[in-house]
Amino acid sequence: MLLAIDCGNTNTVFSIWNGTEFLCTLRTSTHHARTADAYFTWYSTLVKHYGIDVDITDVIISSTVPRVVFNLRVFADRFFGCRPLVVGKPECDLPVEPRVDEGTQVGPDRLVNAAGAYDRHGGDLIVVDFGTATTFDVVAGDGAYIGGVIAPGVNLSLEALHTAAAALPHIDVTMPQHVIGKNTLDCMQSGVFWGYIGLVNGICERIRAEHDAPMRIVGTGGLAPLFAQGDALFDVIEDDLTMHGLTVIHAHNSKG
Ligand SMILES: Nc1ncnc2c1ncn2[C@@H]1O[C@H](COP(=O)(O)OP(=O)(O)OP(=O)(O)O)[C@@H](O)[C@H]1O
Ligand SMILES: CC(C)(CO)[C@@H](O)C(=O)NCCC(=O)O
Ligand SMILES: [K+]
Repeated sequence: MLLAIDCGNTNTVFSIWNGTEFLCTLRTSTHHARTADAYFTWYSTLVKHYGIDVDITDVIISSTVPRVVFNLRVFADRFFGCRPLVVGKPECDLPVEPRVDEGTQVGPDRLVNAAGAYDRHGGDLIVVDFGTATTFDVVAGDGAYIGGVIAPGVNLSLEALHTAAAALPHIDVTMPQHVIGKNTLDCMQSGVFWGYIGLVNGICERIRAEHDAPMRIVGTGGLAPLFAQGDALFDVIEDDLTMHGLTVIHAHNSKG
């Protein structure tokens, strides 16, 4: 069985793949100081809680935080006796090479999203991922990651308002009933909610104008369903896209 690890700047997600389906998905906050032993204590407690019969033979890691990779490597080695495949390292082959500026370090999560979305939908795609950042990953007709857009994440924008303006509270994003807010909370929610709807629509429209073929849009990340309530932003929403991409890259590297 494969343990797929997606380490973002805010959260780290572990999923166990038995070759057919994900048996479970575990989420923790990302901390570079977490040791291999701490990962295992957390992991084994939850696996036991869910009563899953697991036999991990392989580990694949995508990490947007370089510092956590060391402890995750030790975790894989010590507890599963395996050398993990780390997306973005030379020994990890991608199904299709990215076409970006020489020397550019593309976030591994974006490469993984591109591989997962291409496997499910074929080429000419825009993947919109609402994580710590809101990213747009453009997938060419042949499946290559060919670039995209990095915008501030929704929760980051809300946090920035709260941090910079003394009278603005900390709030969570929801879909407001109206655009014109009658109180501070509604005004902030409107700015962020309708602001991101405009951002996603505007950027996708411009990407489409720059691309040479019709494109479909795949939404992913925790907040994608919320924003889809406000407008028909996506052709499809997939909450497991990054995890699926990790299984695709693992399978590609296991061939032959
Ligand atoms: N209605 C909601 N309001 C606020 N937050 C939400 C809502 N629905 C989901 N979320 C948040 O979305 C997040 C899940 O998003 P996702 O895993 O895509 O990104 P992340 O973990 O925040 O970012 P990264 O992957 O960069 O670490 C969770 O932190 C969850 O709390
Ligand atoms: C943009 C984020 C933070 C999104 O998780 C991550 O993909 C990243 O750190 N990227 C590095 C730069 C790039 O992707 O071009
Ligand atoms: K993510």
